[in-house]
Amino acid sequence: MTKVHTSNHLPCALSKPAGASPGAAQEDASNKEGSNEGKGRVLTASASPGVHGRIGHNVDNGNRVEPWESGLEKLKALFEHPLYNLPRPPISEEDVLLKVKPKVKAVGESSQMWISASREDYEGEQWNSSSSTHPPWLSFHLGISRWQLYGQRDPSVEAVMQQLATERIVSAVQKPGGTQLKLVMSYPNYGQAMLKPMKQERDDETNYNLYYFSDLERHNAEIAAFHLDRILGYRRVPPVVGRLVDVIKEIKDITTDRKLAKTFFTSPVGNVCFYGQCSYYCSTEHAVCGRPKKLEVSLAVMLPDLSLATRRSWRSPWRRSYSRSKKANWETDPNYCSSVKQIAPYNKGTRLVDFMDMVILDYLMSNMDRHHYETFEKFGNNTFLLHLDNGRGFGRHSKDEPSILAPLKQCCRLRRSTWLRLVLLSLPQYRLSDVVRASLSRDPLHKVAPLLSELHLAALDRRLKTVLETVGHCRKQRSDGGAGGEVFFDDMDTFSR
Ligand SMILES: Nc1ncnc2c1ncn2[C@@H]1O[C@H](COP(=O)(O)OP(=O)(O)OP(=O)(O)O)[C@@H](O)[C@H]1O
Ligand SMILES: [Mn+2]
Repeated sequence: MTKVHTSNHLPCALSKPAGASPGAAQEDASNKEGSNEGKGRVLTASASPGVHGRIGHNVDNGNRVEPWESGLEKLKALFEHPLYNLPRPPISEEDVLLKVKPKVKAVGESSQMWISASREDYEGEQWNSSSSTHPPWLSFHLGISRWQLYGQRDPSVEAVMQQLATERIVSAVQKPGGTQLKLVMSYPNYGQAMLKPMKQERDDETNYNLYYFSDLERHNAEIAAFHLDRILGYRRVPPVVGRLVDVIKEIKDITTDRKLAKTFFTSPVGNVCFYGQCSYYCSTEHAVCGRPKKLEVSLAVMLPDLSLATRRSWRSPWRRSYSRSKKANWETDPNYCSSVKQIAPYNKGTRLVDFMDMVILDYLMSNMDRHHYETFEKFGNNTFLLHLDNGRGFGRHSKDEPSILAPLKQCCRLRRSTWLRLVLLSLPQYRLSDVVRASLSRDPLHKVAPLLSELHLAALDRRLKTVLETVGHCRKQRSDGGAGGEVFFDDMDTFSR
């Protein structure tokens, strides 16, 4: 019994409940699906059911273990896999977005000031020179590099999410720009988050007669996209967390935004609603309502202010027409990709394969709204793509949208490391739906209801299969002598870029 408590066995016992369950058949299945590493541990865990908190408690009571609980072990194994811990190029000063510079003016002070790579600085905000005194959002900003928004094991990610989910909100104002209502929330330590409210029931499928550009954004899509992006090994979505906010205490009472404050009202059934000001869907008919005051929202960590880190917005070459009647060139020209490949920045470096990574993310969640993407200007063309604005994903689970995969089909080009991770996620021991379900179970809103229904999770596995088949066709085509060069972009031999 005491042995089970050693750190070696703890992770297993925490997240491998099937092995501890009374059903032998279930235990077998779990072993088959488990990694080699996990197999030995299952027995140890089963020797002492009930010693490890919640899961043990479930087993003791003979309750069925929730599927998301058993997925946590898979998720852990996935993130420990070498494909999620590829060596990175050494990080030089040019590869870091922001850095700390000792404060020059003050004499005898040990405080430091945040400055960007450019000459601007955070308006006089100061922190102690020790990084342990940095608020989590600042540590997160500091960790942004040329290659990714955060490291696989960066503790500031969990810390900043925890903060956004639990700390007091001191201000809420509307974020100007964009088409739908968004708020910028501020926290006592100067942290900020972008809020998107729940506008429809989580399981409402997007109406078939709606065009992609008319769909309402989904707060759970923003949350799920962050988890999915991290599970795909990209780390290009800013951390997003769910929260139940009190629309009176945490928005209306504290907002300094008069225009926003004016739009609050009580609905006929007594719920508190507001609609704000924006170019679409900001009217009484499209109000966002609490129950009666509690509203589900997504909170995305704000990226560094544009004055510190400018971003460049790129129009997607495979942008949709945003018209009911017009078709875009890529929909009619079979050689569209060859022309894109000749144009900067798609003609060099990793831009084309980074774009394909984004296409796969979008196909999996069925996001048709990726009209633009952004990069940090400091890093020029040689950098990752930010996957912002994922609110139009996860609208339909019963239908897949093949046109989202058009770039991959037309170009037949993909990072080898991405391919290998996708294969991994198609295996039972790392099954995409299982790890996404488990990952989402950690979000605070999971206790209200699962953030993605089982139908959406099943769609992920189905779509992953289609992605793998598409790449399979590409490989076959090329091996049959088709033109176009290698399918895989080799990022495994050297450093993972
Ligand atoms: N986490 C973030 N931190 C800072 N800025 C962000 C963040 N997420 C998004 N933005 C910026 O805010 C803008 C609007 O956000 P978003 O695209 O999600 O809203 P939207 O209403 O869907 O806009 P649009 O209708 O133009 O697509 C984005 O173009 C982006 O530049
Ligand atoms: Mn949008």
